[in-house]
Amino acid sequence: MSDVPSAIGRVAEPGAPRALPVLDVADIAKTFGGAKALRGVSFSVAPGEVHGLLGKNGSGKSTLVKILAGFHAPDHGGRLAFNGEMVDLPLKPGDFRRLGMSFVHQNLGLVPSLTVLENLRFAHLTTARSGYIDWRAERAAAREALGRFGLSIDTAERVDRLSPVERALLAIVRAFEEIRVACAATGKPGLVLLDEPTPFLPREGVEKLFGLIRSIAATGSSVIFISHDIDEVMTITDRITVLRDGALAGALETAKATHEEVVEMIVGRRIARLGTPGHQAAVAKPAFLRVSGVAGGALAATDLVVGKGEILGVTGLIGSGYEELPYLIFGARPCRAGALDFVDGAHVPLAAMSPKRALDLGLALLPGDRQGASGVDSLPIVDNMFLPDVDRFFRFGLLNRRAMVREAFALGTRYEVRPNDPAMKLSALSGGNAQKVLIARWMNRNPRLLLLDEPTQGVDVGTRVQIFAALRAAAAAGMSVLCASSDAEQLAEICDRVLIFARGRVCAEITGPDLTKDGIAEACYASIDLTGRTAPAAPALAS
Ligand SMILES: Nc1ncnc2c1ncn2[C@@H]1O[C@H](COP(=O)(O)OP(=O)(O)OP(=O)(O)O)[C@@H](O)[C@H]1O
Repeated sequence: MSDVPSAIGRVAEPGAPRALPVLDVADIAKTFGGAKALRGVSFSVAPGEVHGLLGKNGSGKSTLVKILAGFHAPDHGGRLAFNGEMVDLPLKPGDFRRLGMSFVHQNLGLVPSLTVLENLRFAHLTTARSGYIDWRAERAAAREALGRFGLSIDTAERVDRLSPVERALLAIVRAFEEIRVACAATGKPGLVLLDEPTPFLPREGVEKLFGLIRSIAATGSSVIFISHDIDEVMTITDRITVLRDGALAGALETAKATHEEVVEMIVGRRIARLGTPGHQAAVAKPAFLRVSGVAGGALAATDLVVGKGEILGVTGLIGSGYEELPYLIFGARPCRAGALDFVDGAHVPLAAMSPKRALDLGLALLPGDRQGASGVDSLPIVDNMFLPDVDRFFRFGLLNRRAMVREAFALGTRYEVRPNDPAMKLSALSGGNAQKVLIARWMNRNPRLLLLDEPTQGVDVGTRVQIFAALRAAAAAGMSVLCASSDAEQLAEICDRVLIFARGRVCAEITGPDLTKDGIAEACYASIDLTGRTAPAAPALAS
């Protein structure tokens, strides 16, 4: 690369790109009300570079992305150059497309009521000069785009009928396609911004995504990758920029940095990883709940036992059925067969299970789909925290709102919700802080069994440790936990035992010294033999 200074004339920081940057921003600031979300951030992205943008929940990453998308106007004084061209701020809606930027936002930005085809070709269809649409050609183009990335989603399917994984992959393919088309038109590199694209993706989906990212970078276009998964960031990025409290905390060349250095730059202090729990002791815990013959969705007649005070992990490859288990047990999705037997003698056929019954039995469910099924974006934090047990705050027919707010503030302090303002709408919180509110809601009810689906998606590395510690403390006090997750590191850190699923059944059980991130990942892959068939199911679990 030639030694070309940054387009806006700043002195390049050590390790900064020497070729003309694709993106070069300086002094970007943003204030919401009185609160500063960004405080004069500057950084640049080289052509063909995969650039990690990291920081704790609420550090300003999404705000920066939304400024580049023209969604937020920055405060006065910031500068932006794209491929050497100075661009006026604020960007106008749609400017990003002309420049050659595309985005995958945390909420994916798809229109649920439209089809895969309409979502994929949205930009093309809405900007086409002619009023005539050749649907046959559009279908062919959409199939070709999906096929280029090895996907075979039905183009006529409505997006709200796709699985979360398919939705995430569709949004990512759309962003990559937009760049491909824009670059062909301008002859210049483009930029794809991926704002936490991986929480919904199981391991093989992440590997597919990394393949796509590498192929885009190989054409000279650049990628900004935002994630809380440090291992993923270390795997896929060339350089890393870290934000802390809206300001630049530092920049690193990935190949020269260690995991610990990156974490320290994010958090601002050294934090120790949690050790593995006492696996041997945990296996001996007495049974709290026996699940027999649960069948529904991709799950086929599965038996398992959850111990009292046990944290049981369930995982597997895409479509193996483990991800359905929390919803089936909670009565949130229809079951074909199966029953629950509790330690106190209660017997509940799953066909008769409903969320109301589950709550009465002392169960709680934290769904993975934060925006769709878990929280209500338009309601304040306080209401989101106490939606399931608002009755508790009624006295003589009157709602004691002041007590609710007081308790919400105390919970927000315990779970480090930032900003800790119970009156603030959930939608104004960063993604990770919204997840903390929802975790606080269910932990605060002190359930007998807490069912979790990807509990720490979007949660930063420091808070993750706190949530794990809170889960362990609750389990030590007798709460049972069933955690469905594709995050092997998370399972290894918190679980006493992990069940691996394949083709709708339990095919392996991991405990003791094998309960490591690599051990879990290997067991997932070992569940498929070389002919692509899944391994036979393991014998029934002992209680
Ligand atoms: N529309 C808004 N109104 C008020 N405050 C906002 C709004 N959007 C963001 N903020 C605030 O700006 C700060 C930065 O939020 P941002 O979403 O950029 O964080 P983030 O780094 O992307 O976090 P996360 O990792 O949790 O997604 C937070 O304090 C957030 O509450």
